[in-house]
Amino acid sequence: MAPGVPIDGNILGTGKVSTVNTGYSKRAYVTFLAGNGDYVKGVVGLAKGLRKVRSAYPLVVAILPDVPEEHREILRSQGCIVREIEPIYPPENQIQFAMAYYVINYSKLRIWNFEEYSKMIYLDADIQVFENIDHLFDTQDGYFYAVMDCFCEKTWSHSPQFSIGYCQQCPEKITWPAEMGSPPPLYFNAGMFVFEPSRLTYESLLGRLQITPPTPFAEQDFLNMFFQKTYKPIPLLYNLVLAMLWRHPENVEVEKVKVVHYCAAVSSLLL
Ligand SMILES: O=c1ccn([C@@H]2O[C@H](COP(=O)(O)OP(=O)(O)O)[C@@H](O)[C@H]2O)c(=O)[nH]1
Ligand SMILES: OC[C@H]1O[C@H](O[C@@H]2[C@@H](O)[C@H](O)[C@@H](O)[C@H](O)[C@@H]2O)[C@H](O)[C@@H](O)[C@H]1O
Repeated sequence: MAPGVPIDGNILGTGKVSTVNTGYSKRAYVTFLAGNGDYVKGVVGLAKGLRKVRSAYPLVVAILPDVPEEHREILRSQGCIVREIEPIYPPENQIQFAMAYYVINYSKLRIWNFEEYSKMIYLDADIQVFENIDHLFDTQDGYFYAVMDCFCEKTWSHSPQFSIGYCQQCPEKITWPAEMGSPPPLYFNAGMFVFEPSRLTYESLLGRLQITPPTPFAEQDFLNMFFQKTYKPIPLLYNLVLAMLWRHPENVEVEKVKVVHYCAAVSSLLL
């Protein structure tokens, strides 16, 4: 991360550097932080990781009001841009989320309102970046880029996929039975994605949320529904969900992995 890097390097006669916006300042990484627990350590790790791989872009942290001032200070000292957002809750429901705390993850949707940025890369706080991925900012506009998820963890035990042992990571292993209709559309993990903030999209997201019954994977399910038509899968080296190592090792080229997502439920390590 190099805040203040001259945009196009023009040195004016006065010795001042022009900072004509050629896109540099309209791009940023963004993560989400809620509560006063250990996730702040993940965000610090993310900030350090992005600096270590010499990313040219800043890290914005969208924080809920319950993040203590001490944690906000730590993030600022790491060069993060701290932005407080209001929580977003789904409509009243009796749903049982795959993890009870997933209900707060709907607040992630506020990042679509960061319209001072033209392109952002969202990263969960339990993600680490080991190689520079700035080139993803140059992906074609108009699409939603993310890595395909895996349905084999116990967290998916509520799903028809899990019940028949189907996973999009190995569709040839168990073919989707015709009597269950068409196979589920490609489904991404919402811990990392490339998107374009826009007021219009933001308002459309919030409007749609109010009429969409919540589902077990909360905002991840919702985003998959919303972006189904513009979703473009990117290689899993950009978001290696740890479970892939033991669920689909044949799909993992470890030496090529750039981003690791430490979201494994420890129990699944034992299954
Ligand atoms: O108490 C919490 C729960 C979640 N998060 C944020 O929400 C993201 C998604 O939650 P989690 O990583 O637990 O989801 P997973 O990918 O592990 O299912 C985290 O990475 C954090 O960025 C947070 O800040 N505080
Ligand atoms: O609120 C829902 C969350 O859903 C996702 O995590 C899941 C998903 O990856 C499952 O497929 C795994 O089985 C599970 O372990 C893992 O926690 C996102 O990573 C997270 O950012 C957030 O959207």
